[in-house]
Amino acid sequence: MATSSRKSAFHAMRRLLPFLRPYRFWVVLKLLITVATAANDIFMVYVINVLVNSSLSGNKEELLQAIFLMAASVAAGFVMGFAGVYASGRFSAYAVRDMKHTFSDHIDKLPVSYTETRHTGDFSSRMTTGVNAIENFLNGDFTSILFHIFRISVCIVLMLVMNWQLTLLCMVIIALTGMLTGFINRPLFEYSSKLQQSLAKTNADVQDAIGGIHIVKSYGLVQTLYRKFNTLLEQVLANSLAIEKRSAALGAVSVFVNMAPFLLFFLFGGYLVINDQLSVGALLAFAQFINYLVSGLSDLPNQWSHYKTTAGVAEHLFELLDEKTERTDGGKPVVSPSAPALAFAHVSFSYDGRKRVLEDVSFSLPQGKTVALVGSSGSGKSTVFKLIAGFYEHEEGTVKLFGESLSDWSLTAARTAIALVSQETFLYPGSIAENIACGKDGIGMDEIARAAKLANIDDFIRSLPEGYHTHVGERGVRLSGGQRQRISIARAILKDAPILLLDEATSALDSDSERLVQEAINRMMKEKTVLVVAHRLSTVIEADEIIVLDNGRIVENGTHTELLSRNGAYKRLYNNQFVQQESPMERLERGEDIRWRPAINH
Ligand SMILES: Nc1ncnc2c1ncn2[C@@H]1O[C@H](COP(=O)(O)OP(=O)(O)OP(=O)(O)O)[C@@H](O)[C@H]1O
Repeated sequence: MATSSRKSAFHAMRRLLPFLRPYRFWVVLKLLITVATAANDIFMVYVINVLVNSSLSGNKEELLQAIFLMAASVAAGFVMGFAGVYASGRFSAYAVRDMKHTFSDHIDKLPVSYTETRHTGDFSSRMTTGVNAIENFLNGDFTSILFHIFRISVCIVLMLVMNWQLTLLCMVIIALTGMLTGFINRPLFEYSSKLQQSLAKTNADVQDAIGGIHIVKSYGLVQTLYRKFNTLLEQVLANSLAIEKRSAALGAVSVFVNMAPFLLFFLFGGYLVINDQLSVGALLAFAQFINYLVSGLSDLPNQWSHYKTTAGVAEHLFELLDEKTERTDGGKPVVSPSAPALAFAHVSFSYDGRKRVLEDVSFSLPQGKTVALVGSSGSGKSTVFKLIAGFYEHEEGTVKLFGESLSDWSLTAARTAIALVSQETFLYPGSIAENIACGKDGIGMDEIARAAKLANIDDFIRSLPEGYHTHVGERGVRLSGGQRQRISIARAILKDAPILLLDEATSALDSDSERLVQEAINRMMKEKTVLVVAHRLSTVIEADEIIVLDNGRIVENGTHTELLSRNGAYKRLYNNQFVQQESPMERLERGEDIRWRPAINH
């Protein structure tokens, strides 16, 4: 078990190497400096030894030499300190930058099937906490472990050479005091991990409460949450107090633990000096070696645990790089002008490989026509869109774009042929103009404004103080649902893809906003081939064909009038869903008599 965890920690760390390779000069420099710094520390001890002995014996020449060597050692330590920090700072910053590039590039290429099933927090925590932990490790503990191991080893060898009995005595004392500290420390770890857990819980609760502040306020949940929060705070307080009590005890004990080796050492060492078995300089050098040993041995477990934690974090992070990316094969086939823009033939699909959410679906969408997909919630309408956009691969049957199988298209080419307008409007941090251009190169402001005009949003944008350069997003302008929708419609208009995949909004907008959005959609639909998930009666009535999905199967298809006359699934949907959503104005426009008549009992 232990071997396998060591192996996996080693394996995870090995995966950092490719990121360090381009900066190997700085890595090697840092390693050399680390060893040289440890050697310099030991050299300094030697110099102190000479300094003390020469002062006591009155050897001026040796004393001056020792002072000169000490100054040289201090100067070397100064230069190495600077160069070491600079070197590790440099390679860790560059390696982390490259790592972030690699990860974000890989995340971009991951299939939607992967990202849809993961919490967004998972990606961000891997990219922030994970990468930061690696950066800290590279910047610090990476070489500290080497430093201590090297310095401790040399110290022990020199101590054994100087006086092996005194060395053994020191080792036994250090081992005993180490065990004592560990014994006192252990419960402290437990309390501090409990404290971390309760703190994490309070943070999560606060985040949840703030995230859902509208619901919290409107349902009067404040008092309930307040009580829960208070209980958590009491737990945090209890754990903090327990830690403080232990820390106070540990502080007192640590004075003894730190002094004990020296007391016993000087007792025995002094005896050796009196009996001329050890020089005073050697005694002081010994004391300094013990100091190095104690500080190294107390630091190493921490650094080792940082190493293991970082290895765990790195493992978790690198798992992302092992995930298969979207396919990159296929090209841009030469399309036939007469072929249907889109055709499904006997397509079946399941998300989990067991339950089919589409079953033997076949339909065709001729160029320039509009097909409406209707069906109850969960019937598979959005899944059809996801297959067309190549977010998921269908299991059976064929999907063709302009007569060519989707698998012969590269995903980029297929997605260029499609403009997707979904209910979820995604605006990224940037200006309104950037959001409309949506990464399209070489787009002039006049084209952006033309698309915005068609989308009924130009006037609103111009009324903003910074117009098209207004920033949207976290710290940008707040936009209403309708305004966001119209910006995403402008984006689709500018994209000018031959096929429009439109998921009509179900959420109600106020009537003005609704009219503006609807006008924009109608303009966009003109002269395009449209597959629309329809929620509005006017859309289904005007569609060239309506496809009714039920539990992933096509149960009916035809025009509005044909389907109504069949008295089947569409008729039921029509009565339950579409008619209810219509406003009185729309019903009047359709010529329906909506005057209220008193009920007459015959
Ligand atoms: N990522 C997913 N993983 C697993 N199952 C999914 C996933 N997305 C959708 N489903 C399931 O597939 C079925 C069809 O879902 P889909 O979203 O296509 O329905 P829909 O007709 O668009 O529904 P709505 O009108 O509510 O948007 C549902 O049973 C749904 O639970």
